[in-house]
Formats: sequence, C-alpha cells, structure tokens
Amino acid sequence: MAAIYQAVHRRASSLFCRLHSTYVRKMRYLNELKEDDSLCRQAQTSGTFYLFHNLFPFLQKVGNKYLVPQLSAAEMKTILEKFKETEQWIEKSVLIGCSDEHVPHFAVDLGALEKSVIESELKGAFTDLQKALFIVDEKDSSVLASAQSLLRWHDSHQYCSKSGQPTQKNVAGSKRVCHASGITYYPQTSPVVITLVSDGSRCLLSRQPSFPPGMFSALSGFCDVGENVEETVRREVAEEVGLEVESLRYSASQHWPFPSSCLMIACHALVRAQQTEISMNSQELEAARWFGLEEVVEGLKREPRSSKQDNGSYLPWFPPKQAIAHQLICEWVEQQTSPPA
Ligand SMILES: NC(=O)C1=CN([C@@H]2O[C@H](COP(=O)(O)OP(=O)(O)OC[C@H]3O[C@@H](n4cnc5c(N)ncnc54)[C@H](O)[C@@H]3O)[C@@H](O)[C@H]2O)C=CC1
Ligand SMILES: [Mg+2]
Repeated sequence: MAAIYQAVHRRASSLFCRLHSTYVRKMRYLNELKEDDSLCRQAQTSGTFYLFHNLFPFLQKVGNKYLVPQLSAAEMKTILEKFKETEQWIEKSVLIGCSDEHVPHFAVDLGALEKSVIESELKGAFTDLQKALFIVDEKDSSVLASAQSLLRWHDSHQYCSKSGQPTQKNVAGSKRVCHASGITYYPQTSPVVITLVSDGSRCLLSRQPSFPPGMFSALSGFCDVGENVEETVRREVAEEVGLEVESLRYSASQHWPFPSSCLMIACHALVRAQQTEISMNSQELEAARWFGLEEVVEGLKREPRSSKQDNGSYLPWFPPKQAIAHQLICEWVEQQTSPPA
C-alpha cells in the first residue's frame, strides 16, 4: 500500500514539476521578449498574429462555431502584399502571449487598410468585441479582451502628455517612451469593484440606463485615487443605493475590456438586516431592488430573448457567464442553498 502511495506521489510531484517549469519557462521567455527588442523582432518572424480592424477582432464562422484564426508571418505577408504595406504592419504589432512551445502570439490592428478586402481574402468578418466575447470559446475571449485593451492603449497614447512629442513603442508593445521628456509610459488598467450586496436572505441588483432591457447586475464603480478596495466598496454602495456595508469578502477578479481596460475586483458585501431601505441614486441607476432566492434562480435560467412579456415589459435576467457579475450571483445562490458549516 505504502509503495503504491509513494509511486502515485512521485508521479504527481514529477507532473507538478514539469507543469510548473513549463509555466515558469514561458513567463521568463515572455519577459525576455518584452525587455529585448532584437529578440522580439526575431520572434515576430516565427510568431502568429491575431488580426483587428479599428479594434474589432477578426472571426471566422465554421459550422456553428466562431473561431479566432492566428496567421503566420508568411500568411500575413501574402495578405499585406495586396496593399503594398508589408513592413509597416509588423512595427505596429504587440505581444500578447506565447504557446507552451514558445511560439509567440502578436496582435495587430489593420485599421488603415480596406476591411472588405481582408475579410473576403480570409473568409471571415471583423466583429464588434461586445459581440465577439460572447460567441467565441472562453480561452479565446480572454485573449481577445486583453489584445484589444493593449491595442487601444497604444492607439490613445501616441503622444507624450508632458512634451506633446510622439512616443515610440518598444517592439513587444509593453511600453512607450518619449525621448524628449524621458518619460516611459506603461499600459494602463483601471481598478473597478463589483459588489453583490446581501442582507442575509436577499441580494441587491440594479440596472444602469445603458444595460440591455431587463438585465440586472451587481453594483460597480471605479476606484478613486488613494482608496483601497474596501473603501471603494463602502463608498460605491453608499453612493449608488444609500446603504452602509457592514462586512465584505473578496471573491475573485477579472480583466474586462469595456469601456477600456478594467480590472474587475468582485466582492460580496453584507448590510444590516434592519437597515435595508434603498435610496437609489437616479443619476447613475435606473432601478435597484432586493431579489429573493427564488427570483434569482429563475433569472439565472432566463435568456435575454425570452425575457420580454406580452405587455412590453421585461422579466429580469442577469449577465452571461463571461462576466464576473454572473459568478458573484451564482456564488450567492450556492451560499443560500448550502447548509451552514
Ligand atoms: N464584468 C462585469 O461583470 C461587469 C463589468 N462592469 C464594468 O465596470 C465598469 C465601471 O462600472 P460603473 O458602474 O459604470 O462605474 P461608476 O459607478 O464608477 O460610474 C461610472 C462613472 O465614473 C466616472 N469614472 C471614474 N473613473 C473612471 C475611469 N477610470 N474610467 C471611466 N469612467 C470613470 C465616469 O464619470 C463614469 O461615467 C463599467 O464600465 C462596466 O464595463 C460593470 C458591471 C459588471
Ligand atoms: Mg456604478
């Protein structure tokens, strides 16, 4: 028995080491590419490329699946020769990751070129990210989200905000430098808290005017400079629904590319069962109310399309599984339905 246990343990440890070292080697390689321009330039010749057009990712529909093709450098050259632009594009590409075998992945925005020519040549379509994220595989959606955020940042940081002079990107696109002021700019992401407030037996969900009809979500808000996560949660809940948070618990985080790169920090918060009267801030929200367990469970099952009623009103439905708000709502349901430890 002991021998079997030891053999299993040895196998598990060796597997762990192998996995771990693959991951570590991959991260070290990516870091080298970010730091070493000539190594990264060389890597571009053996890398693969994700295409964007004015920040819309390129997708191909195969059967009923949407795929995100990666083009080789040679395939890129063939396409771009049609525009006599073979050199320029590679300068604009940004590093977004690599395979376990160290094949680097880049993203490039071909917004300056005629969209329809690329689409008919490659048999696909540049698709709004708001739609693309929800129709591709989970793994692809996170690649597209971070690639778009990085491309967007480069597009909007072409000039130094101190000297007004053009900034230059490094080859990997992990920074931009202004040679006049000496300032180095790094890609930005804004921290945002998303909080599911509960009074112990109900949870609070709200609607912003920009949400699709019928969708309710957890409260969200950008962190102010100088705040920690706990302070942002307390302030946002007070500002948006007039309640005081008594305790809170971190759940998970997610990169979110809208409106531009955000780091969503998801928390559960409790308010006192005796102080649950909502005072909604109508400048930010269109509706905010308490939901019981049964209504939340029904809402999770509802499709946006089936939420419209004959009288024109909408039954509540919640963000799709790709959004961290969905995870918070599912966790709350689980917590309500599992017996206390
Ligand atoms: N992945 C998910 O599950 C969810 C993601 N979100 C994201 O969270 C973001 C923030 O949520 P809101 O409730 O709208 O925030 P919010 O309650 O802080 O209000 C937005 C307002 O904050 C101001 N603001 C402060 N810092 C800003 C910054 N760095 N960038 C843009 N505006 C800033 C602007 O005036 C803006 O109109 C949304 O843009 C949305 O995309 C929101 C809910 C669910
Ligand atoms: Mg908000």
